[in-house]
Amino acid sequence: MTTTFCDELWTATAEIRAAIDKLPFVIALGDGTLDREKFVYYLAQDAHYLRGYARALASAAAKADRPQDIAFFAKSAHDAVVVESSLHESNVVDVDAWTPSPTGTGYTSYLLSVAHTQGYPELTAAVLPCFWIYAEVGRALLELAGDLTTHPYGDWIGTYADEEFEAATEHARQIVNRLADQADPATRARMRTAFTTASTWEWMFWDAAWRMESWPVGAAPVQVSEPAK
Ligand SMILES: Cc1ncc(C[n+]2csc(CCO)c2C)c(N)n1
Repeated sequence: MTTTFCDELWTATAEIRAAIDKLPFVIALGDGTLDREKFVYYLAQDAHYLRGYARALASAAAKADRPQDIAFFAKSAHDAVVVESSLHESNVVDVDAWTPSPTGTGYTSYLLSVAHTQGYPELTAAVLPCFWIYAEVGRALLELAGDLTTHPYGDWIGTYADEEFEAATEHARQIVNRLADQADPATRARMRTAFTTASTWEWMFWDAAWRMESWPVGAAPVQVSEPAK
């Protein structure tokens, strides 16, 4: 079997992915011992993140070189916003009452900087860990969780261990593999950097939720997900 570019990316991020599996937030989410307060913080931060992520996906749709990729990224942008607003409507958390965290702001700012300053191949590599790492974490959590109907965070775990979600992840990988095959070595190197950097932000995002990270007193929060009026 030939090794694909995505196989190479997966191997290159083995260490950071193993570290994600060992994070206290991820373990406590899986075994159901996570404090509600930390979960609510995470949901609110994730809703803000999803707005920025949806903008990055919409930018990938704008840069795409094939109609089917335009549709894939535009649909993914749509789905990210639908998940965001379902969190809103479920009333579990008042998203707008929360300030986007330093780490959430950093992650979305990074994705939007790739969108703004790099090409379509690099941007697809930057948005891929969000799909792929969540599909993997979702699978691991499902094993840890047991019966989802009685698990305190069963609904959330069910969302990401979903088959449709797995199919979207496979689609995103195929796009990245095709673009890497067509790319020159310098572009492939930037794709690798984008993928490993975004994977590291995924680690940082869970870690920030465990710490309920906030801005230093007096610092002005930066709201990247809300453009200037
Ligand atoms: C920090 C963070 N990273 C990844 C996801 C997962 N995720 C969000 S949108 C989407 C697919 C497109 O709709 C996926 C897989 C998340 N929720 N939060």
